[in-house]
Amino acid sequence: MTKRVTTLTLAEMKKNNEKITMATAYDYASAKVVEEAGIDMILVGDSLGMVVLGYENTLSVTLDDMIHHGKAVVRGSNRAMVVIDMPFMTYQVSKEVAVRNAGRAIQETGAPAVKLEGGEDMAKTVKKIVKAGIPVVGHIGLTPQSVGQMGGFVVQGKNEKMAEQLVKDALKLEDAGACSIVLEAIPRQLAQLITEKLTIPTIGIGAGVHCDGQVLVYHDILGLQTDMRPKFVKQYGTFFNPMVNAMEIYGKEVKSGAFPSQEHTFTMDEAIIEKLREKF
Ligand SMILES: Nc1nc(=O)c2c([nH]1)NC[C@@H]1CN(c3ccc(C(=O)N[C@@H](CCC(=O)O)C(=O)O)cc3)CN21
Ligand SMILES: CC(C)C(=O)C(=O)O
Ligand SMILES: [Mg+2]
Repeated sequence: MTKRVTTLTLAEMKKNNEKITMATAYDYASAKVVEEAGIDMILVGDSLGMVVLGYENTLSVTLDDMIHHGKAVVRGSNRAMVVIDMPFMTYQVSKEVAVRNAGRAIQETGAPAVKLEGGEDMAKTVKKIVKAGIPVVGHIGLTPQSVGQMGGFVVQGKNEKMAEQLVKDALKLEDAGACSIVLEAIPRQLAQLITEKLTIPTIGIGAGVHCDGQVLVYHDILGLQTDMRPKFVKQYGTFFNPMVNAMEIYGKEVKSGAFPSQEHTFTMDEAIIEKLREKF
């Protein structure tokens, strides 16, 4: 039994300049892959809605969806710290509702931590959830649940005003007790500044090499089917085509009768089957 990664491990890793690895997973099988690879943290991302459920954005994902998939990921993980994304409209309405829903997410999945999108505006909510005993990961920069306001999935924080706000957002989240912050799609220089100013670890996705850790979507790492391929994605495998090929050969073998051959079947005493033939 290896020791679980915890919020303390993350703080330790930042102190020791050891990079934190994180990948998303959405079910038992994908969690096993991430876990076997020794990745430190597994994010049950609400990107689930897009890469697994086929929605156009993440807004349709419900807390019940996250809990259903989160439970499967927890069953498939062992050492990695599992973080559950709070979906759209489960934490924005009030701090009370946010605490209640964060509580459901960890109580019903067995994961230790939640992640939610927003900076300064969400700091008080983060504080309340942390006060209830639940570790919270922040998420600023490109926040996909605000896709309507951002006018698409576009890089954030390029001008002085927006960049300054993002630094403030990060500091407010740290003050509120967040254990880590995801920085998504912001200039690498800004991510470096934020990472230097914070004592808690930053985890980047499209935010450059100076973050304390990195996160990518499971399907992007492996080269599985997705409708989006953000600029920041590096594919470490190209598994979609080989999967289609295997499926195609299976289909052809069934059509031709080449599958199943005897080795993939069961047999019985011929005398019994003869008796049955006579009877019917
Ligand atoms: N497969 C996948 N990977 C992700 O990282 C991801 C998702 N899906 N879905 C949820 C969010 C959405 N994300 C995205 C999606 C697209 C871009 C993207 O394509 N950005 C463009 C710029 C777009 C523009 O300028 O209009 C880019 O060049 O990176 C970025 C982040 C990140 N998340
Ligand atoms: C891309 C990461 C940070 C995320 O929030 C998700 O997968 O939902
Ligand atoms: Mg998300």
